[in-house]
Amino acid sequence: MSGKLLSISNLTVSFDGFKAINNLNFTMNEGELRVVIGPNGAGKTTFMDCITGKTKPTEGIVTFKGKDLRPYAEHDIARMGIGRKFQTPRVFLKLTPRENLELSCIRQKNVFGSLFGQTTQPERRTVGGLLETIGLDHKADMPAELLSHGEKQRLEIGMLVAQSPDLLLVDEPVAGLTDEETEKVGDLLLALAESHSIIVIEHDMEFVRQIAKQVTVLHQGSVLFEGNMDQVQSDPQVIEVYLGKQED
Ligand SMILES: Nc1ncnc2c1ncn2[C@@H]1O[C@H](COP(=O)(O)OP(=O)(O)OP(=O)(O)O)[C@@H](O)[C@H]1O
Repeated sequence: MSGKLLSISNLTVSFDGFKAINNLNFTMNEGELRVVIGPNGAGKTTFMDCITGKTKPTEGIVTFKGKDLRPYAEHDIARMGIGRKFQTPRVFLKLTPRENLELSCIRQKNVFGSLFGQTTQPERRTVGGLLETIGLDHKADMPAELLSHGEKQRLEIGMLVAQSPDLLLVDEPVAGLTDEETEKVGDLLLALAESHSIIVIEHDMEFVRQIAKQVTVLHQGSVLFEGNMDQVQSDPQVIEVYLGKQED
């Protein structure tokens, strides 16, 4: 056992001969918040798809908590404790934030509860705590369709946390958000990182600077560079393939 939460060795994904992921190696410790950046087409989404089992590697191994994920389907991997938040929020708009969170808690704990629509007292407390954590306690009982885009993003992050995954995968959480909303999502992820392992894919460098400790830079399907924010920002290769273009 490596002792790593996630370990990826020699991962290659070919689409009709084109290598979207090319001999990629990556490891992550439990409790880490890792930000993955890279230019368009670098392979970031495919990288996440391989972790969740949506895409199967052409070559290489993804190991989660010491277990080789190759034989498992996407839903098995979700059950093992890998939760994913996609770029666009997928909350139930007619339900309130409280109801959305209750549903996520129930789904996690017990199928019958959701059939009969009942929440138990401890679950209510969890939902109350989550509403505070995501900063929506004052909007807990209004229809989610009335929330701003940023509030919906925070609600969906809360719904993901309600399912108690061991690893949270968060794909571009601040795309299309205002600066103020972006900062709030950043604060939320930093708060969650105190008790969760999280991988965030993001393009917004202001946001990456706010949350990042360890950054992995992907380029052409491989890891180009790994380091802290200062190291990433001063690496000539990263500037050449990614940061330089961003400044333009
Ligand atoms: N199903 C597929 N079939 C063929 N090519 C694919 C497929 N999925 C991804 N690709 C290609 O693989 C490369 C990596 O794509 P991917 O979406 O993983 O990159 P990305 O870093 O997430 O990009 P972006 O920042 O634009 O979202 C791209 O060139 C893309 O066109």
